[in-house]
Amino acid sequence: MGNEALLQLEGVECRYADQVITTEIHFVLREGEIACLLGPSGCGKTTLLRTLAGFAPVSQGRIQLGKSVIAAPDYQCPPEKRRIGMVFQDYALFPHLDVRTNIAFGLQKSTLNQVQIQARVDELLAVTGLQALAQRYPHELSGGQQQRVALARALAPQPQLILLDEPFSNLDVELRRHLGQEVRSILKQLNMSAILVTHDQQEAFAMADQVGVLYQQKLQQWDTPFNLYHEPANRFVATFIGQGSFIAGTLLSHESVETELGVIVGNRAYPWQAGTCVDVLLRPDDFVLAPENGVPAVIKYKQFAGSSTLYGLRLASGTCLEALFNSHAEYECGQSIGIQVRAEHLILFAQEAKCE
Ligand SMILES: Nc1ncnc2c1ncn2[C@@H]1O[C@H](COP(=O)(O)OP(=O)(O)OP(=O)(O)O)[C@@H](O)[C@H]1O
Repeated sequence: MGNEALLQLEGVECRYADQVITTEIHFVLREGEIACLLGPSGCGKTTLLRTLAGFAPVSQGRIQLGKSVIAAPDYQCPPEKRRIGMVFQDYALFPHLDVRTNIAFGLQKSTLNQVQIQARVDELLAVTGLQALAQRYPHELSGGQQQRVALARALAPQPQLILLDEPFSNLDVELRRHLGQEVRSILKQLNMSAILVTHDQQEAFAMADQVGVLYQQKLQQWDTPFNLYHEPANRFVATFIGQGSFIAGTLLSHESVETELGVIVGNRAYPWQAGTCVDVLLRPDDFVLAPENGVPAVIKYKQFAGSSTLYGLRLASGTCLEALFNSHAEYECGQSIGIQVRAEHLILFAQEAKCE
């Protein structure tokens, strides 16, 4: 993967009339990287994507693609000159054109001659596995096949960047997973940089090298899926990404904290003094069963999930937690089990109030 910065956003703000939709957006996408924009409905993911594509203006800051500034308050490079390809949720294929002609569409105004255009289309049919379907019309294709045609069409003019706006949301869960992996592998094979908007966290985790979490107009964190999960920048990211529960604790040292589940020692140091009241984020996979010497917890509910089962637990103090255990062991609601914390990543947030 190249290390050169391809796309840089510096303090970007997007507005519709007087309403600020996103503000102070900074991030860098490197060549060959795939990023996902994730966030609650209405947080501005699509608006940001449309701004990158050139369909909406920048009211502050600037966007740089390669060495050129493509958008700033006083300048907007037209969408067709940006070398950015777009793939939409509804595929947006031309119904009266077959697959081959759909893919070739964006090449008609290029400097390529007909032989070169057909060679480029052949290359894309091969890379997307669509050779056998080249003569079909969109209505003769499944949703997944149509989305691959849309991707091939966006890739045909050799853009520098591909934007995908919820590309799999019309597909069923199984196909989404499968196509997500397939699209990732096509993009990686071509060393193509891409930004994808999705609602689906699992999809973002599976597809992206970097994930940007948007909330309350701002980019809360731009990081790898691993870091978002294990090193969330703030409480919002901690609760939005993955599952987890907070329990109260008191710092014993920069990297250990005393809680009702015992002393938890992590792998990073926090700057606060011993005695500081903190909230400890515990993921469901941070717990282990400890029948002999664990802290007693009563099972309030359970959700079977195939290889594992998620248990809703209540401690004697009333604290509620969620823990994930291998589904080979089966426990019933109302039963008391012993648990311990086994977490390498200690995620703490300072409490505002002093604890007793
Ligand atoms: N053309 C428009 N004119 C005015 N406001 C708009 C326009 N398009 C979107 N908005 C508003 O901008 C905000 C962000 O919308 P946007 O579609 O970017 O969010 P999103 O994060 O993509 O949402 P979702 O996940 O539901 O698709 C919303 O409050 C929306 O109502």
